[in-house]
Amino acid sequence: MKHFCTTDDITELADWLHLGNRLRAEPDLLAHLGRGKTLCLLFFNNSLRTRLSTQKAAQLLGMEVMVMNFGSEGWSLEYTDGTVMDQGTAEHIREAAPVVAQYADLIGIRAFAGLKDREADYAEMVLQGFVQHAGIPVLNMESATAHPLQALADALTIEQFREKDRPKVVLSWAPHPRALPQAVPNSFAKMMQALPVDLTITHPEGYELAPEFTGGLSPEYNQEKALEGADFVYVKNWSSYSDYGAILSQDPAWMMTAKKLGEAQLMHCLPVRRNVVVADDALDGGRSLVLQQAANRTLSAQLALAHLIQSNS
Ligand SMILES: NCCC[C@H](NC(=O)CCC(=O)O)C(=O)O
Ligand SMILES: NC(=O)OP(=O)(O)O
Repeated sequence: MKHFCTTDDITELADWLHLGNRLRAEPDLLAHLGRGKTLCLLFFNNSLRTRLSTQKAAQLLGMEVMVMNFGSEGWSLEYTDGTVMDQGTAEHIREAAPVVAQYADLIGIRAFAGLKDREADYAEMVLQGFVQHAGIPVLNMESATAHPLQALADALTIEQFREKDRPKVVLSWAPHPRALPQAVPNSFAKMMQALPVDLTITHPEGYELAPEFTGGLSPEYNQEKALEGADFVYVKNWSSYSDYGAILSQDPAWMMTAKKLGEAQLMHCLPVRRNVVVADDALDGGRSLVLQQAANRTLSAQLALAHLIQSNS
């Protein structure tokens, strides 16, 4: 069975990008593909874009959609085998996942990193729990370590707006008041290695991402140097991977501004904290692609759902 868990599940990127462009021009191109199928979306964390764009994508494919805010309304789930469940968890993944699968043909899961236990997060306990026990295809809507729907939308956005055959793309860390997961930068870094771009990653020391996602690319710790000649600047906060989940810096000098951006085009997955992560002048200055990225989320969800339907039929 095929699932959509990481960017590695994008089988032929060039074909997917090509189909994405066709879907942008003709959103109901695959209107009959999902007819008679039901998609159940389970959210263990908040969402705006993922929730609405995935529903919209499913509707464009002719599917029925059920959505549940599992974090606040579902039973708290147990994932470990053999546990005596006399504490906080009320239901085991061994029942919950196959129960959902009886009502749906595909399951979408959003479950962020807990940022306390690196091993559990990087083992993708929640997402893989559903993969293992649901018996139907699973769509990752941002898991502990990966956000492939976002990374695919980002690739579509770079393809759409690049002015050079081989643009320079800079992934630039920015400060944030809360500890955030590495899922978005992990998948973005991985995706950029599959595109004809030159990737530079810049962040303060201690924020190195897991090498399995960066392909061993060394970071440039000097942001100013990293930004020289950039065509696209992707701004994102994340917490430390090595000192797992820690906030090591809140230095406002790392915030992205219109001056630092120069001629480059600005990207961020959203939601973005204005004047902490990105300054108003960069977001409002006419070089921002953040709304186009969000628009491309419908395309990335259509592509992933179409792939799951076709490859599992
Ligand atoms: N899916 C897009 C990003 C989701 C999440 N951001 C957040 O939780 C930010 C919330 C805040 O700003 O409080 C992240 O970084 O992975
Ligand atoms: N970019 C993104 O995934 O947004 P949401 O968290 O609002 O779904």
